[in-house]
Amino acid sequence: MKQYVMALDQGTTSSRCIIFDKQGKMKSIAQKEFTQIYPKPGWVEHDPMEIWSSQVSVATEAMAKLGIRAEEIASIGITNQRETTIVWNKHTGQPISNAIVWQCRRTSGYIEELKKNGVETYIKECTGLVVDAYFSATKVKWMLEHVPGAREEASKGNLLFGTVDTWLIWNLTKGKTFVTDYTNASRTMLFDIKKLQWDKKILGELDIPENMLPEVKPSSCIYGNTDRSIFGEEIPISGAAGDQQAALFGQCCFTKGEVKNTYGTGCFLLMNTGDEAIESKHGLLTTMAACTTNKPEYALEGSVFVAGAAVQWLRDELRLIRTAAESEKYATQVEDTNGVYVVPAFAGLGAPYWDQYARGAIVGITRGSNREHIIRATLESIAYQTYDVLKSMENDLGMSLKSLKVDGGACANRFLMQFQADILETKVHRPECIETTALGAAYLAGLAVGFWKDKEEIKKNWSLSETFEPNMNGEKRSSLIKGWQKAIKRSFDWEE
Ligand SMILES: Nc1ncnc2c1ncn2[C@@H]1O[C@H](COP(=O)(O)OP(=O)(O)O)[C@@H](O)[C@H]1O
Ligand SMILES: O=P(O)(O)OC[C@H](O)CO
Repeated sequence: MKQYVMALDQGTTSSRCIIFDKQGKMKSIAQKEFTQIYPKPGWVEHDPMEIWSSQVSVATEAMAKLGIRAEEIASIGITNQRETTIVWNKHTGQPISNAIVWQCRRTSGYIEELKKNGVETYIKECTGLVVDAYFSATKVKWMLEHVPGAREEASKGNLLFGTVDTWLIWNLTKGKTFVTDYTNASRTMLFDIKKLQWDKKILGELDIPENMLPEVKPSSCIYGNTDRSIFGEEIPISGAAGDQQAALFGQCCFTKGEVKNTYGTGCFLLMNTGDEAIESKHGLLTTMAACTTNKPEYALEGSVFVAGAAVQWLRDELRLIRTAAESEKYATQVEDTNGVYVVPAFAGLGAPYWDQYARGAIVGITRGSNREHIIRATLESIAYQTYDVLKSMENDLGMSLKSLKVDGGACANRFLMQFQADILETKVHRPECIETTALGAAYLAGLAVGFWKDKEEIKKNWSLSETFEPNMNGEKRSSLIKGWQKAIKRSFDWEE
């Protein structure tokens, strides 16, 4: 009897493998950080081979820690940093260059061209996305135009493009399976989210050959089996979803109106909107939710580019803290930020502002500003950015949200969660398992092979760890938010 499902969670800064049992309990975890490559200001790359090798090594390690063999694993679910773009040669399996990461701003110029060419409205209606360098489309074009010989190889049909899920599945199956799922496809800016097909007009506009693109399938179905040489036995790969959609699923937000916010490298607020692709009037994205059938499901998303990454910046660049967890200790040593605001617009601003040229700012500094104030202001900026996207969502829907489910690494920070509840004036629910992204991928994989019967069975596994109740005086709250709104404007349109 197979007792486990394995989730491969390929994030922006680390590759993780978590093995879950039927109750959704983590039985084993292994994690490995990998190299972040910054060739120029605003550029971010990963080595696809390191993504692949780190992912296999954590999977093997997690199995060894639990003392299990491949035969005991019912299936594998893949979840991944989205939009990050890999192009490789289908005969040799060699990537033609480093992966261009979702945070990379190098293709901002192409975005200006698309806007000039008057296709912005068409792209938004077709893909649900705001036209931005964040998504894969212009990254593929960049590779075809800048990697020597790439255009010619592509026209001969020798190149494949994939997001990280596709790259991992292709390697796990030794080149037998070239697929992606709806959620990842919906982040490329090449996929028509209503017709569920690659869009020929956008492909033509960007001069991307359609034969480079993978087949698109639901997020829960058997894609193929791992090659025997990898884990000693074949294991079905039966779940795949972008990490934010996987987290929505892992939080059991199965019905229309349910919302979660994931605090990882960035911060991503998603609401399940059921079978309705709601078009935002307030700077949010329409994206696909993980679905278990051919019937599409949608979500509204507020994407904040820098959240936990700002805490890493405090640690690695400013060297104000030694560990991310220490940020909580320092933040609570002062009563407030003494008027300091940090705006972590390191990679421009995502929702709801979509300013490719915004850059980070620290404002309100006086002679009395100290380390604790800056640390606290950095944590608070995560909550303010979430406030901005949540207000946009409420404005789109004409209703106010009563509570928010949270997950991701930075939601371990109790100061941040309390401040979040205070600023939103909303209850914040943190579940027992904050590794919801991996859990969602495991659920998608397990459902496809009958490890779990249905969503009702899965829902019983969700359990609450803590609720943070709003507890801030309204006047103080309004004045803090007003200060944030002033601060963020100072970061706009900085880079020429
Ligand atoms: N206690 C903490 N307080 C604040 N931030 C934290 C804390 N623990 C982790 N983080 C931040 O959370 C992020 C890691 O979360 P994770 O969900 O693993 O992200 P990802 O999947 O994007 O790699 C890092 O950016 C880290 O700085
Ligand atoms: O790696 P994460 O968890 O920060 O997620 C990155 C997002 O998928 C980018 O869209």
